[in-house]
Amino acid sequence: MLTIWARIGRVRSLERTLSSVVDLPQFQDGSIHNEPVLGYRAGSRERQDLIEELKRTASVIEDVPIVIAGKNITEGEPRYQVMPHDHSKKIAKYYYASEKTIEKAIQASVDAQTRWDRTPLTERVKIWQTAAELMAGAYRQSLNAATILGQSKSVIQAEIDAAAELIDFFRFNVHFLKENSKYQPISESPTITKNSLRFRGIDGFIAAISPFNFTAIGGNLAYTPALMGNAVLWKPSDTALLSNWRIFNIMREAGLPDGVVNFVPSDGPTFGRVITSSPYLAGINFTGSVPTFNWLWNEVGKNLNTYRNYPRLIGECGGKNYHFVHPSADIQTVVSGTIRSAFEFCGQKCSACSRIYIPQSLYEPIKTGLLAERAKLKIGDPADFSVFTAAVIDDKAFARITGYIQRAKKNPKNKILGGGEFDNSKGYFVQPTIIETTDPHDKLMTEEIFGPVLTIYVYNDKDIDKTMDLIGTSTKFALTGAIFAKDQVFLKKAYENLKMTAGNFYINDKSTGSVVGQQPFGGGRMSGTNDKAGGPNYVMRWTSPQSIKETFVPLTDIDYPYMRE
Ligand SMILES: NC(=O)c1ccc[n+]([C@@H]2O[C@H](COP(=O)([O-])OP(=O)(O)OC[C@H]3O[C@@H](n4cnc5c(N)ncnc54)[C@H](O)[C@@H]3O)[C@@H](O)[C@H]2O)c1
Ligand SMILES: N[C@@H](CCC=O)C(=O)O
Repeated sequence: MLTIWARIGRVRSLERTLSSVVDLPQFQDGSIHNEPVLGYRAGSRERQDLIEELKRTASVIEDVPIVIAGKNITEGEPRYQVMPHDHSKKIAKYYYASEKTIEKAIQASVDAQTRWDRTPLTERVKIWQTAAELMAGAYRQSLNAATILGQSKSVIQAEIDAAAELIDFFRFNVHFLKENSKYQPISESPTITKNSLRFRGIDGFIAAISPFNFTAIGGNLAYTPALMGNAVLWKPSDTALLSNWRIFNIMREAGLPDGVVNFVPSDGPTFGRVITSSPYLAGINFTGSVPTFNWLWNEVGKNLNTYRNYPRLIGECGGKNYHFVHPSADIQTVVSGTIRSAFEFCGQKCSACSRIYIPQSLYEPIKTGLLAERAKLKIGDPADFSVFTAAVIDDKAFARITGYIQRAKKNPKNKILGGGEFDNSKGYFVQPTIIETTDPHDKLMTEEIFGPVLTIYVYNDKDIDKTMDLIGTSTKFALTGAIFAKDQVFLKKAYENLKMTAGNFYINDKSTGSVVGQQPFGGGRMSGTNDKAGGPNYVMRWTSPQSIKETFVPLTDIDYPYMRE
């Protein structure tokens, strides 16, 4: 067999005349842990700090400008973020960027990208590590307070989002970047030829478009592409503005140069139109609803011939998440898990359970349990430590959710078992609502409501297979799902039969509460592109890797050896 050198017509006796220019960082450390979730028990330090920070945040209307290349811009009519549970109270004053200003932000990002991409990875990583320490320490309660008051999250829901998950995203993405960069291609004889792979950003800009419901998601959408060498236009949600602004400022303090991430609050469709019309669009990092993502994808399709890169389209969208109960299930596990999944943060987690299939044989005890637990839930001001959940995010959400409840009240196939009341006089309050339906194809069982509404479909025990089929066929979503059973034969069967119905699948556990690094998150079908935020592959979506082959020995022959034999 010919050696590689004979194959390429180069002989080993030739002298090495050049040395490597490739200088990639060698990361050694490999261990990583999740940020602990603090307990907020009476008398604890964190509880006292949070109370003070809540008072401070509630006492001012914070001015939030547009920021492009480090310069503050305030233009047009001011707008206000209000507290959803007390909508007469304003907490932030902000402005919508005009088309021209969005175009300026695009130019600033494109200019910054080349410089930023040349900043050594080791320096970039230090900024992310510094930011994570600031988030875990000095700014933890400022992030939590903005999330509690601005997005109406209870104390624990803010802590798992704006503190723990956000910090985890920053630490784990650095960890995954280091781990992934340990792979280098094979070099058969490295003194003669060396192969390397380096991570580059993508030239152009990335548009990060974030939802209201998770502060951490905003941070991840904007800053993971930045970590990988990209420049970003971050369009936060109007209803998560203050918490997102606080992340932006922490990153500045941690040392992120101006222009790498530009903070661009704007009208959604205006922003969408301007970014998809720019030839420099290199990617969209979106989390939100299916209609918005579909609109963006269509716009990109229309403009495809005008781009310099194929824009990467990452979209994590909605769900119609299920709990499926087998006759062998543990009743208390089903009840507790379902109440938490369906009603924590008013069912406004993309992973929230909103349909449950219960066998006739377990219906009475499960129904009794659900109604008893529902009746105990305290709904009110999220700054009150005894509150389970607060208000839904805004007037549009209130109208959408209560529309489903009102239609259900008029439909004889549906019966309201608990809740069903709502009141928006002070805040956008919708009581946790449990409905029983006899129609597994009712809108309540197939459409994303994104509110505190749980619908029960009771199946005849003998129809279990037929009922399981409904999970994947009655809706276009496939985000999260959970099965509850002790029967191992059923569990194995469901594990296979339900494979395509959820990107995050739970066995004897609720459908919410994924943790970065433990349950990488994302769904299939119309629930999104399933790029698994919080997993090792996510960072790789934001690099355009370059393969480099360096040859240190001159090529002297044009002919191959066999030609001379
Ligand atoms: N799969 C996931 O990981 C995940 C996580 C969180 C939320 N979600 C989903 O997000 C949705 C709730 O969030 P939301 O109400 O903020 O969603 P949304 O689609 O209304 O808004 C998301 C973002 O898109 C912006 N936007 C709206 N129209 C736009 C347009 N034409 N062009 C560009 N941007 C536009 C909004 O201003 C906002 O910043 C739910 O469907 C939920 O399931 C999914
Ligand atoms: N990661 C969260 C959901 C994020 C979407 O809203 C969960 O698993 O509950």
